Parts: sequence; C-alpha cells; structure tokens
Amino acid sequence: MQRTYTTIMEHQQQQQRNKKNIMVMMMLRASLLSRTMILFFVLVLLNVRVASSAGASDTETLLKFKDSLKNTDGLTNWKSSSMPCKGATANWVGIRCDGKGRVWGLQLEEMGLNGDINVDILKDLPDLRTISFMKNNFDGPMPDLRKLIALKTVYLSDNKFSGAIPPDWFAGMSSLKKVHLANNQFTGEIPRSLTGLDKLVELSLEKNKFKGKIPDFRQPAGFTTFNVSNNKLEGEIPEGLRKLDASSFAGNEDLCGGTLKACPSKKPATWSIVVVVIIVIVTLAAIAIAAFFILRCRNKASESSIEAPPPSTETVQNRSVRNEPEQQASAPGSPENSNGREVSGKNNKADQSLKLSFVRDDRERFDMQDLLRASAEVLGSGCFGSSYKAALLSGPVMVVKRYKQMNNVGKEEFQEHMRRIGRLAHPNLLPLVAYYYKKEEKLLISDHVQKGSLAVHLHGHQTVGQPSLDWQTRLKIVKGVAQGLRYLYHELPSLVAPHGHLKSSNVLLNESYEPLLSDYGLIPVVTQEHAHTLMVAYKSPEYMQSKRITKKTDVWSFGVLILEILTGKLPTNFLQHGKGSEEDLASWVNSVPQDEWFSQVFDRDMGAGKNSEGEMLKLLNIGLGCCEGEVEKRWDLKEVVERIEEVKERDNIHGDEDFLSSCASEGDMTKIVG
Ligand SMILES: Nc1ncnc2c1ncn2[C@@H]1O[C@H](COP(=O)(O)OP(=O)(O)OP(=O)(O)O)[C@@H](O)[C@H]1O
Repeated sequence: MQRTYTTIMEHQQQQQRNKKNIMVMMMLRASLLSRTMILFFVLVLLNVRVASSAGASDTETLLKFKDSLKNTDGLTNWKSSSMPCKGATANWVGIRCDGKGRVWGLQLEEMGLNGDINVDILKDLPDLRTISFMKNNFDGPMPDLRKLIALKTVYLSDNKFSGAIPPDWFAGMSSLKKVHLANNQFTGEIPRSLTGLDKLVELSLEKNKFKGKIPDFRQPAGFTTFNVSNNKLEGEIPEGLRKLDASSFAGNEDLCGGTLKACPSKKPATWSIVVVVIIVIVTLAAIAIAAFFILRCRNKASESSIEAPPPSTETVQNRSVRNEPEQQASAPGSPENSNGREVSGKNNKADQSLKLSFVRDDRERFDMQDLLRASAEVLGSGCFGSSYKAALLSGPVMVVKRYKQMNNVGKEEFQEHMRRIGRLAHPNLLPLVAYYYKKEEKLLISDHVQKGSLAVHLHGHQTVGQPSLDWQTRLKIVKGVAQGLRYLYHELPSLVAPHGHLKSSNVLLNESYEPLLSDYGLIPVVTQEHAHTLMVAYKSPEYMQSKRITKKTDVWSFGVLILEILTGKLPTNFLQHGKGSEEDLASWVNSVPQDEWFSQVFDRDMGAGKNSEGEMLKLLNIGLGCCEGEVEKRWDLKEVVERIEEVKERDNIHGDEDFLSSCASEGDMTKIVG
C-alpha cells in the first residue's frame, strides 16, 4: 500500500514536473517568437531608415543644386518637405527616378534657367546617368563634366555656352553615348577627347563656332547621329566620316572631301611655289615694318602709363599755376581729336543720339554730352584701347575706357552681362557705373580712383620722387585684393575665371590705399579670337600648354601680383627677356638661394624691419604657391585667401634693426622699370 501511495505521489510529482516542463517550453517558444518578431521589426525599421536617408541625401543635393541656379521659378515643387522620387515615380519636376527611388536623370529643359551648373554638387547623385539642360540661358564655358564619370547622355543644346572646350574635357567618360551641344557659341577646336569614347553614337555640335579640322572619329559602332554643320571647320573630312551625308557637314565653307566637294590637290605646281615664296618674303618685310612701328608705339604707351605716370593732383595744380595746358584727349566715342571741346561743338546733333546705359540706380545720371563737355585727360593705353579721365562740369570725375575687341556676344547678351556686373558691390571692387554700346567699340564708365593704379605706385612713382609703398600698405593691398577676388568667386560662379584680367594696372588705390579691382568679369564678352593676346588669363601656364582656363587661373595671376608687390619687379620684364610666361617671376624668385631673399628678392623700398621678416616670407611663399604651374597642385582661391588672412601686419618696433634700410644704399634703390 505504502508502495502504491508512494507511486501515486511520485506519479503526481512526475505530472507536476511535466507540466512545469511544458510551461517552460511554451515560455521559451514565446520568447523566441517575440525575439524573432522584434528582430523583424528592427530590420523593417532599419530598411525604412536606409531608404529614407538615401532619399534625403538626393533631396539635399538637388536643393543645393537649385540654389546654385538662377531663374528657378520652374522648380517650385523642389522643396525640402517632399522627396524627389517615390519609387520609380518622380515627385519633382524635371527629375527621372529609378526603381530604387534614386535620381538617375535631370531633364530641366526650356525653363529659362541660368547660373552655375555646379558639377561638384551633382557628383553627390551617385546614380545620375543623364542630364539635359537644353533650351535654357546658361552661358560661360562648358562645365567640366568629368567628375560625373558615369554619365551616358549629355544634352546642353540651345543655350549660350561659349569659349573653347579644352581638348581633354571628355577624357575617361567611357560610358558616354550621346553628346548634344548644338546651337551654342562654342569656339576653338572640337575637343579631341570625344574621339576616344567608344560608345559614342550621337554627336550633335551644329550651329556653333568650332574651327580647325574635324578630329579623326573612328567609333567602332559608327554614328546614328553626327552633325557638325554650320561651324567654321576646315580641311578634309577624316576617313571614318567620309560616308556620312553631306548635310552633316553643311555650312562649313572650308570643309572638303567625303560627300562634299573634292579637296584641292596637295601638289603645288613649281610656278605656284615661286609665287608663294615671293608672297612670304613680301609679307615678312611688311610684318617687320609693322612690328617696328608697333614697338615704337608700345614704348610710348608704356612711358605714359608707367615711367611717366598720370600727373598727381600736385603736378596738375602746379601746371595750372604755371598756366601750362593739360593734355587733352579726343572725346571718347567720337573720332580722335586733340581737343574734346571742339568735338562737342561739331558733333552736337549726332551726340544727342549717343545714349549711356546706367547699370546702378544709386548714381547721378549724366549723358554723353556731359562727357564731351568735360575736360578729358588720357590716363594710358592698355591692351583693349585707351582710358580717359573726364571731370564732369557737375563735379564727379569719371574714367571712360574704350574697348575695341568686345564682340563675343550680341547686343542683348552684352547688356545683360553689363547689368550683371553692375549689380556687384564690394569695397574692393571698382563699380561699373554706365556703359555705351556700339558694335565696333564699347565704352565702360567708372569712377576715377584718386591714387591711380598699383602699377604706377610700384614702378613709376620714384620718377617723380614720391615715397614707395611700405610693407604694411602692401600687405593691406594684398588682403584687399584677396577679399575682392573672394567676392567675385562667390557672385560670378558661372565664370570660369571670375576676374580673368588681374594685374597691377587693374588694381586701383583709393585715398586710403584700399585696393579696388577693375576690368573684372569680362571674359564672356571679349572677342575670343583676340582674348589670348589681350587678357592675362590667357597667358597662364594652363592656357599656354593645353588651351585651358580654370577656376585656378585667377589664383596664378594673383600669385604673380603678390610676387610683383613684394619684389617691386615688373613681371613683363621677365617676359621681355624672352623667358616665356609670366610665371618666370616665380622661377626667378626660386632661382635665388633662400638666404639671399632679403638682400636680393624683397623690394628694399618696403622699409620693413626684422619684426616683419617672418610675415613677409610667409606672403612670398603664398605667392610662390599660387604660381604653381600644374593646375591640379595649385591651391584654390579659398585656400589662398585663408592663408593670406593668417599673415599678420607687424609694426617695425626695432627701428634700429631695420634690415632693409640698414643695407640699402642709394644705388640699391634703383628700380627695374620696363
Ligand atoms: N578708374 C580709374 N581710376 C584711376 N586710374 C585708372 C582708372 N582706370 C584705369 N586707370 C589707369 O589708367 C591707365 C590705363 O588703364 P587701362 O585700363 O586703359 O589699361 P591697362 O590696365 O594698362 O591695360 P588693359 O587694357 O589690359 O586693362 C592704367 O594705369 C590704369 O591703372
């Protein structure tokens, strides 16, 4: 019995244990299930996060891109409150989306857009494969799309892009299938890097100003579209394109071969060789005579702008005391004449039709008649033409500068560009006040700046016995130029070289020696054929070597300017000695052993003391850094400005230790004046 009871007890206990086990098992299963569910939800949440953060980054990138554009009224639904894509469907106008909700295409056509196609922003759209900005108002040079290496199609036709496209602008873009740049104002040669794109099947370059020969295209699959009609191309159609229809090449007078007219025979007859030799001899003689006269004129011009600077207030006053006549200039905009007043009398009627266009509202208006009535004085002749100082009878003293080579764009575009320049306002920029448009020449009118140009102060003032600029003033000038450039880069982002013509005669000094930049932002309007002989940007190493102008071209000019300011030497003197580009001022500095820089390189007239040596060295090294010949290694403007800001103005506390004055003799003061 006892045993049975025990067994029943044991049985009950066993049953209880079993129950417990079942419960534990159930609890374990439940916890496993809930953990799986939690894991599932976490994964779902993570997925949602990943997807939305991808969308958010495209949103931010596109909004940033929108900010870099102008006239964006058509993009009103680009807002931070929505995402550009919902799956494959686009929420925003002009966006193409792939199935994963990412942006793969921008199709912003016929929206009146202009401003900057900022490739650095677009490269943050990793899935971007196609861009179209057709039929807008974009101007300036062709953007550098190489940072969007995966692009398959590029449509930029029907805009106002201009300038030469550097030969390597498409290098490495091996996915490109379609390139449409028609109906713009591109100049220069068709970029050779296009020939290396094996997948290219559509190339549309018609209605531009491309010149030179057509490169040798040999795309393996051939072209479905190839159009270079209505350009200025010349020479024989290359072999790979000879079978294409004549319409692909129409409107290029000097093209021949293929389906066009046959090219002239290459073997000239003996008599024609004789004729050519005679023509060459006659032409060379004519060039030699012309060069002789040009050199003479140049010497005279440089004498007037540098060696004999415009008279200071003092010299003008002296003259009037002695009753000597001031130099009178022909009235701008009218035929050359030695007396401005005479002109105004003769052309009175005609002049009334000469209208000045004012680009700012805050300026007192005057007209051409007022300019003609003013007594004018020639300030000097530059690369573009002459500049005149005109003191208006009503008080203001203006400067009128004539530009002869400014026909890169038509009238409307020119006016638009002038208005754009007129909107700029910065303490280190000489404001444009008004302009006058005529097809053959343009006049740009600005205020006269009291102390004239930095060039005159650096290289000319000793001739009239005026003191030279001291170190503090030179540093202040460099800092002011840096600020002016920074502003230009910010306000004119679509210009590849926002200044483009930075040199010491285009830095003017006001009464407190604050620098004002002049002649800026003109690259888009200067006639391209002449730009390389006229503007500083086109003399940069990158232009000399590969016909490129980049955002760092102004940095190079700034470097030359800094070296000019610190050495007091004329960069063109190095050019005149036949050493090549202006970069040679930097080569010269580098050629002097560093322990001789203070005796050989720095301008002794700066009169700085030992206290400033470190800072002067810092600035000299910044100048040398800006003159780095290889664009990729050269600093960008932002970096240069930051470095310049770090250079401190130190007072000459220890006058006795003045390293410059202690070793400077009178003979050492002789300046290099070219
Ligand atoms: N607004 C101004 N106020 C005072 N001086 C000026 C003004 N504009 C020009 N100058 C000075 O007049 C002279 C002639 O200037 P201009 O701009 O015609 O030629 P440039 O600067 O020597 O060459 P470029 O034509 O290449 O710019 C220069 O010494 C220049 O600094």
